[in-house]
Amino acid sequence: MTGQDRPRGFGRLGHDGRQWRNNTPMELERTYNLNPTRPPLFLAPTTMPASADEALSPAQAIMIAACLGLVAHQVFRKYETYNTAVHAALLFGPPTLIIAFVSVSRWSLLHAVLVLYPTYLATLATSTVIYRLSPFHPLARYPGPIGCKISKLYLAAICVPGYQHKYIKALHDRYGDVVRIGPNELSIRDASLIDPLLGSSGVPKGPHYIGRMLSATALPMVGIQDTDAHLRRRKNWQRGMGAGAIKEYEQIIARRARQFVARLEEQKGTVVIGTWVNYFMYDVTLEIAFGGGSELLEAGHDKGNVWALLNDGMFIATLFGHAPWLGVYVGKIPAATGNLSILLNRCAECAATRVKKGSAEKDLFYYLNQEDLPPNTGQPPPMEQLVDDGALAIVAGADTTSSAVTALVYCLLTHPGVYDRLQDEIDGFYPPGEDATSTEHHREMPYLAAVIKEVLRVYPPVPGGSQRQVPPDGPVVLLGDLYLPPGTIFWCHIYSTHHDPRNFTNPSSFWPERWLLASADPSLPPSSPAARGFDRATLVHNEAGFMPFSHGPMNCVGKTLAMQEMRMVVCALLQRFRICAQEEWDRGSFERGYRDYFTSTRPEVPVLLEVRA
Ligand code: HEM
Repeated sequence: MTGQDRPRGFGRLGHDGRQWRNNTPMELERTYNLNPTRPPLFLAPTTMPASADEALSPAQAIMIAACLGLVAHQVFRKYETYNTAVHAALLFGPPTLIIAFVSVSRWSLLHAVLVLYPTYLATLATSTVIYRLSPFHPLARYPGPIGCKISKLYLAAICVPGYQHKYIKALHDRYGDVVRIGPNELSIRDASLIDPLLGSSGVPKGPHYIGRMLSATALPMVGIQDTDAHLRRRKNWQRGMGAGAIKEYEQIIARRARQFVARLEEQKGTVVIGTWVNYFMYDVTLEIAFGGGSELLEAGHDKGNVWALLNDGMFIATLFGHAPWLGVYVGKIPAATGNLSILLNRCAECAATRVKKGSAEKDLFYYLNQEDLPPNTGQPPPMEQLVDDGALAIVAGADTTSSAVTALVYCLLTHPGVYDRLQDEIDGFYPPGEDATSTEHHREMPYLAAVIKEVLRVYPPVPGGSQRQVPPDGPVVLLGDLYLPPGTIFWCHIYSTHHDPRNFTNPSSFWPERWLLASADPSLPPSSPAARGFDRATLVHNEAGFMPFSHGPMNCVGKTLAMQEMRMVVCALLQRFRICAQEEWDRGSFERGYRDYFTSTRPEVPVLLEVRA
């Protein structure tokens, strides 16, 4: 009998895949699951629709599964998507199709599943790893640890204890200015590349916010990858963070700074200063952004666990920032994202409440909601956009500035000479009885400016900076030796650049005088011991390598507000108190506790506050 005239399904390939023989009734019954009492699925061979002619040998089936694995790798490589349905189709579709439509001789369904899925997935994974390590990968020219080249999950695991900033700096010290920190990702530590990469003709934002926000669609401004759309959205922010708007917010900051000082005055014994700075910054930020909604200073504790949520949320967000696709998956299961989901929902609630309430005063929302524009000026922003940007205001505004002020207090306590000099400057402009929250003298206070800059340099509140991605469908970026093929993701790493001796003399030392020396400030005589043996000629001071707020048209839009808040609260604090370190305080705990979860953590700084006469 030939294959053509044999009744369908009445013969099977033999052991060697060539010999035909007739089936016995028992075999037929088993093959077609004719006995209705028998559990159907796992005992039935995979021959449902197929004839004997169409049956594959196990070797053929395995070969096809492997080939499809290779094809899937090419598809994944070419088409980046965060659509879970597409991922599922690519990951499980091909072996399912083989099993559903092609019979495999002598295999039960279970057998086929157990062999073909692993074959397909293992080929896909192996091919991906080999390619990523191969000289054919577009980023093969850049050095980096093998684990980083294989998967971004490697760096995600490294960031768990919070020392990602030090790890990346160590990679730069070892490998050079451009290091491969992910299969498709680079870290760059070269001050001369900051402007070309982040400046006005720079590269669009990267995808890490997709993981942080647990969504590829509901993104705040900071995560919008299309540069035109980003800059359009930023216009509302720019009005809300412009000089006129900040003048309005000044009253809020001043009132809250006075409340901050008054509440500290009521405290007895040891005060964990960072915790109170957190309360201050959160209250200020909510009032500026939404016209109010938080009274942590008044409560004197983390009412509603907002800071616990923020800290946990930033930790989880950092992990997903390294693997945005994972964030999108896990984001579909709120229980799995814990405090990050709760945090995002809380922020959304604040924004929604504010929208319902309408504007009583000109807060940031007034601008974000375009209430400052004449009626009928374009479409009002959709509610989701307001909610996403409201969440951004809270996370971006409170966390960063609070980190910076806490680090500043730590630096003053560990550098008494700096503390004294800053105190003198503040006392000169704000003696007792003067309003220390007035911004009138800020321009005349170079030492205050130098101290704040130096804190932001040594302990940047966003140590990694912001991610960028060369558009996958755009041209290669070529800058001297730097070659960035389409789709390349990169960071201009803030911490490494700030701590690079080619940019700053003694980069790890906290030394505000460097800013005065560099600006030829007459208040610092060249022979001053503060100059630590450096004169202007030998000082290394490259301000192009200073970028705590990032750089270019997509940098921190809240920079001016943040500087204003810091100057006001520092003057108010130092005018009223002499801050002393608590005796048992382990000073090294700050260095150990300064961790990088995208924003830096605020290690505890326990102090005693003496009210000044
Ligand atoms: C010391 C305090 C602060 C530091 C160090 C800081 C740092 C940064 C950095 C590094 C970025 C990323 C920029 C980029 O993608 O290139 C950023 C973005 C941003 N920051 Fe800040 N920030 C601070 C305070 C604030 C404050 C007070 C606000 C006010 C709400 C704010 C609002 C924003 C916003 C809205 C963005 C997104 C900008 C955009 O994508 O166009 N930041 N910030």
